[in-house]
Amino acid sequence: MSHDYPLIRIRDLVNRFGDHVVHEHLDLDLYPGEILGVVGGSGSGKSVLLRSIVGLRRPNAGSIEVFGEDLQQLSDQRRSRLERRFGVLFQRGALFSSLNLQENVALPMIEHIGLKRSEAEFLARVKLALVGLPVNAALQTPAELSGGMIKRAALARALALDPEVLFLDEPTAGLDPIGAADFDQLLLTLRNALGLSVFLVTHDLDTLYTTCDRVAVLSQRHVLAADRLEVVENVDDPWIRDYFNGPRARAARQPHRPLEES
Ligand SMILES: Nc1ncnc2c1ncn2[C@@H]1O[C@H](COP(=O)(O)OP(=O)(O)OP(=O)(O)O)[C@@H](O)[C@H]1O
Repeated sequence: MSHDYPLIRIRDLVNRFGDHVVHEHLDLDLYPGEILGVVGGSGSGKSVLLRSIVGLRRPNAGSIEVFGEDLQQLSDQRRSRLERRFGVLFQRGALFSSLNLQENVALPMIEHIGLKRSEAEFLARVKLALVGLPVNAALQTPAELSGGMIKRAALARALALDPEVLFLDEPTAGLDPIGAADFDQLLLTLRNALGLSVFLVTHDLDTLYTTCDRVAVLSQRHVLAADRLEVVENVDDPWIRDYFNGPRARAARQPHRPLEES
């Protein structure tokens, strides 16, 4: 995997808010077909990093190369074409509460590729089935659904434009352990079936051990380590030691190996 050219290549990234430097000398790659877990303490800049890559925040310095092109050098039009190859699932506020699920998922297809409403809603129902929602969920609104179903619907919307790279910001936050485990399995299935590459911000150790090919640790304003879990676990750093060798990590490590084939 690491022999391929990265789909996303970040070099010397700087993000700051006033005097508060969030990222400095940050380098990171996302390779085709991998699920990259991004972890770090609260406030270490995981969401700011995600937002910088998907074009919601302009970094203060450094380069973000996406599909071989430097985002900072592109015209707005060219950049938004590239960004259409991304699917993003945000932690909060992913769906419009006044629209039913098929309308929610159809919306990006109508807005971005100009599909007719009937075509878009047909494809939306296909996406909703893809993420494992029952047929009758298409006509329900988010308020009528469980947390796990809402996450799946939000994932269907992130998949609306057939993205090549999926960005997930804490997708299992707020789910019970069974719902979270189901979501992890869905993510693996979709990655394998659709050939997606996934940038996954998570605090969930079970998700990390079940789904991720590599893990990047954000600490001290940069990526401290980015490698396979068994390598990162053994990096000599206080945060990494606490995170990967605490009781929760030990519990998460046990039941999941071996991983599903990729
Ligand atoms: N729009 C903003 N204005 C000012 N400061 C911001 C802004 N967005 C983020 N920050 C700051 O940047 C830092 C990194 O925030 P970020 O949300 O990326 O952290 P995180 O690693 O995702 O944290 P968590 O795990 O708690 O979600 C925090 O100190 C935050 O307060």
